[in-house]
Amino acid sequence: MNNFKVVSAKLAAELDKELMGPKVGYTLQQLMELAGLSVAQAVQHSFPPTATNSNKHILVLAGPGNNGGDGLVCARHLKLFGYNPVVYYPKRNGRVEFYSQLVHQLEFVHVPLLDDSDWLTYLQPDRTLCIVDALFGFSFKPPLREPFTTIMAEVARVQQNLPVVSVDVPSGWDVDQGPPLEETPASPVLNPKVLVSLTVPKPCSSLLKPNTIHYIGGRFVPRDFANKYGFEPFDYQGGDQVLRLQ
Ligand SMILES: NC(=O)C1=CN([C@@H]2O[C@H](COP(=O)(O)OP(=O)(O)OC[C@H]3O[C@@H](n4cnc5c(N)ncnc54)[C@H](O)[C@@H]3O)[C@@H](O)[C@H]2O)[C@H](O)CC1
Ligand SMILES: [K+]
Repeated sequence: MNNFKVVSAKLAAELDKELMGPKVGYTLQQLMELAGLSVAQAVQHSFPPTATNSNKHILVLAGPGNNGGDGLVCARHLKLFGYNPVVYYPKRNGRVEFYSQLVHQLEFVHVPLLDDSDWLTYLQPDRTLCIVDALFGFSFKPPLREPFTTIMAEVARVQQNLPVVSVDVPSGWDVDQGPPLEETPASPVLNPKVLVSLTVPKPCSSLLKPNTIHYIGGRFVPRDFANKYGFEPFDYQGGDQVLRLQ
């Protein structure tokens, strides 16, 4: 049993809304930048940048919403940390300008954006160090739709040999209830090696497999705000953007 508090999907969405409301005034870009930086740090802690690790690729899978945005930011930081990330971002958000800016920034730091067939060639442990699962976070609603059913099935197929690092919520899991009850071709089940919860763990994190590494990141709330949402601040050390919980 975990000894930290969790926050339901509904409360997590409310918390996010308040952080970006008129009283607090964070912008989504600010939160996403810190979230993506946290995930990059969690990857760095989990897969230290040895010569072998840094030569391999990190496959970042970015979904259509803000979880995907966290992935785009994470990829940029990983590159600046000396890793070799590649990004597959199949359903780009064309409505919000800063998503195009995040893509431009990836081009600026020379992170390749993969096409629909290219990305499959990275699903090999001798080529790729880990997969960053930034497909869906706390707004995922089943049933899964294409192209994500196929993408998740491919990831589920290789996950025993190629570790998955999930951002905020393992994609495809119900934020409150956990993984789909039954694994079918329409609902592949991801079992990440590493989960990076953002701001506060969601209830599904209590259903992680016992050997999963669990980090908290997204270090942006003070004690009184945390308490208002029913949790205690985490004991981050110094300037660290992540804290290992399990
Ligand atoms: N305060 C924080 O902790 C922060 C968290 N951030 C990250 O934002 C996500 C939540 O982002 P949101 O845009 O609300 O939703 P998602 O990315 O989870 O997904 C929405 C996206 O997905 C599509 N979709 C939903 N269900 C399906 C489905 N069954 N099949 C296919 N597509 C689906 C939907 O249409 C949308 O396009 C949170 O988890 C954090 O990772 C922020 O970075 C800010 C700070
Ligand atoms: K995810």
